[in-house]
Amino acid sequence: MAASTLRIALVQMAVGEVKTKNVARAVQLIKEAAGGGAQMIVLPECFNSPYGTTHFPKYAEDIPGGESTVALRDAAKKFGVFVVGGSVPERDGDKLFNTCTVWGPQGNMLAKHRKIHLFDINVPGSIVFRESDCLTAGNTPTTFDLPHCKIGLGICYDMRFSELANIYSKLGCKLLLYPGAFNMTTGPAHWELLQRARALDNQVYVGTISPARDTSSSYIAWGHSSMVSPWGEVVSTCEAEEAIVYADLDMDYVAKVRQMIPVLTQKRNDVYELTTKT
Ligand SMILES: NC(=O)CC(=O)C(=O)O
Repeated sequence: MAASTLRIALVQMAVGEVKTKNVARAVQLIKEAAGGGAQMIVLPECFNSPYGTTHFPKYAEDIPGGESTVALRDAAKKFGVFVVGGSVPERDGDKLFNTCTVWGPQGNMLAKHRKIHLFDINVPGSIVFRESDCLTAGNTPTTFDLPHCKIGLGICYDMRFSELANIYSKLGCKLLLYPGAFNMTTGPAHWELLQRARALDNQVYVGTISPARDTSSSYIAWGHSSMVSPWGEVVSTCEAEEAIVYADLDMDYVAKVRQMIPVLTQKRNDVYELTTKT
């Protein structure tokens, strides 16, 4: 494989009620994906806990130090891969966050992203959800570097905010990752559309990573973990059940798309400008 190519695995894992089983399953799937040649393995949002405000306090842990992130650290080191740990509910003092950690092959923590945009929605007759009832929002965009490229992180609802993706592209990211758990209302309507929009606007690869669908759960995840190219095409995907989605990302292709349609260098910063505050 060329040095500019990154083999990534998006792990759409089944998440149940028992935290230790969820963590063990994540480690098993990391092992399987590493065996499939993946250099970076990404887990879904809330991989150690069912998704829901009643569950978050019960499953929350300190980061680092809690059992879930220790397991990710050890798995990254044991299998010699980069691990993007979807998210877990994080406890910090009396606050809870929805947090993603990233681990390098030496077991070093490369990044920690706290979900910036909390999922507070009301679609009458379909779904009401208020993460802010129990979670606190993060305030910081998060990037980390692989030998292949810079990567920007968002969690689920963060994908709806184009400004965050624009900032990542401005910072030089060529891949954006969104562990996420859309549902049976917003999933079919918006999941792929948003992912392709973020990819096309910023001429980056965009990966989404969902838990597998569990129809017995109070919050039913849409699934369909996918990778979209900088041209806006879905290059790898799956349906709703547990799956590992592999994709070989070609960083030369990112440069090629940006050269053919150079929107990133044609921005009119004399007319408008995007800035970060943290
Ligand atoms: N669960 C989320 O954070 C977001 C989501 O389901 C949606 O935006 O739709």
